[in-house]
Parts: sequence; structure tokens; C-alpha cells
Amino acid sequence: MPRQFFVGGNWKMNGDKASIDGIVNFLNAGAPYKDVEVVVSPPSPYLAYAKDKLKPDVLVAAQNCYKVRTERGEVGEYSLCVEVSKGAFTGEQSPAMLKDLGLKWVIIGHSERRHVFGESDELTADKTLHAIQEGLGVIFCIGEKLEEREAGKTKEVNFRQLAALVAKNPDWSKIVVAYEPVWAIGTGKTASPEQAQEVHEWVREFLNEKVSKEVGGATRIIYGGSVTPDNCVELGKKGDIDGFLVGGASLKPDFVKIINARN
Ligand SMILES: O=C(CO)COP(=O)(O)O
Repeated sequence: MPRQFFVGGNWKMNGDKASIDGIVNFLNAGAPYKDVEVVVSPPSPYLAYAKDKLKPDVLVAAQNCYKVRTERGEVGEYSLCVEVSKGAFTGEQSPAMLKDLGLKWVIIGHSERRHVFGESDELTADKTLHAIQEGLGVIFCIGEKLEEREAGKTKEVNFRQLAALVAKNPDWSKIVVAYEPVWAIGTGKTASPEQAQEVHEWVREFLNEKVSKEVGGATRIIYGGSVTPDNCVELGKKGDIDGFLVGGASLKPDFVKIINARN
């Protein structure tokens, strides 16, 4: 089955009601989005505001959520992943709450969470598991830093981040993998279509091998890092690039061109 193109807009910590009204206007004015899944991700305080105004073919994702709690068995023979829908975790939001808002997606493991807030591979995998257990889809971000790429560690870093999730045995039908090389995020330095395709191919091979050929073939692997209306068409022509996760350019009207990169 062909993989449906997927375009996400990650607004990060940007926007207020007035600017969100503007984004909603250009997204709602676009012709019905065909053959592409469109998901935008406002900051938490605006999730409900944006969702209420957007037309139904634009879905809304949160940018973060709480994790599962792992409990060891009595004799340490097994571990149990416990979902936590509420509790004393100041500043957190549970997947159950996101579902209650009618959201279908959450972004997890963005490099800004990993590197600005120090979130580990393990925590990222635990958050992903929790979101999936609650029925949400997860945009699971991976990517190497510039010094890691220069040290020849691109494959190793991306595989390590993925392996933490593979170890949790998640439902892969709920996961979109976003390859976002850290050196390309917000820098204006896009990975070339060839550079991105190379890593996407590695990721697919990794999933083929470590999970199954079915999962490798079906999982959407999207690219993020300085995607613009000017470079999206060439990137989107590559066989293993199944869409984009867009930061800065998702706040501007030309985002609609990126949504339609394959049309
Ligand atoms: O981090 C990104 C999307 O999650 C990419 O950001 P930019 O498109 O601004 O480089």
C-alpha cells in the first residue's frame, strides 16, 4: 500500500491569538487537502483555540506529553508500563488530556526537547509508548547534531534513538518517524535531497531488520530542517521521503505550497 504523504507544521513556542487567526485563515482557505495528511502543532495554551477554528482536514498535534511509569515486578522478572492520566506532575499534560481535547497526534523527541531540555532516548520512548497506549499518533523525531555528522556518527546516533523505541515494542502503525538533522533546524541549511534520502533509506532498513519488513515498508519517514516552498518539491520526489515536519515556514501562507509539494 502506498504511504500517504504527511506534512506537519511545528509552530514551536510561537503564536498568539491574532497570529493564529491568520494561520487558520490561510489553512482553511486552501482547497481540500487531498492525498496528504496535514497536522499542525500549536503551543499547548492554544491547542483548543486552534483546533476549534481549523477545518476538519487539518489535524492538531501537541508538542509534548507525559510518559508511562515503569514498574518492576516483585522479583524483578518483568516490568509493567503504567499509564498515568493525571496526578502530581506540575507542568505536564497527559495523553489522556490531549485525547479529551479531540487531538489525534503528538510530537515527541524533537531535538529541542532532547538538547535544550535534556530529554533522554529512554524518556522519549516512554512518552511515545504512553501516547500510543492512549490512542494518539506520534511524530517521533530523531536526528544527529553537526559534530556527530562530522564525526561520521550519523547512522549510529539515529539508530540509537530508534533502538530505544524498538525496545518498547510499540504499535508502529501509530508512528511517523521525523528525521530532523539538528544542523538543519532553523539554520536555513537544508539537507540536500540526497543527504536526506540516504538517512531515510537507512532508517527504513533499520525498521525492516529490527522490527519487520511490513513495518519498514509502511512507516512514514518525514524530513524536517529548513523545509521551504522552494526546496520541498525536490525533497518530496525522493522515494523514502514521505513528507515533512516544517518549523518556521509553517507559520507563513506559503506553507500551503509545502502541503501540496507532491500535487
Ligand atoms: O524543527 C523543525 C520542525 O520540527 C524544523 O524547523 P525549521 O523548519 O524552522 O528549520
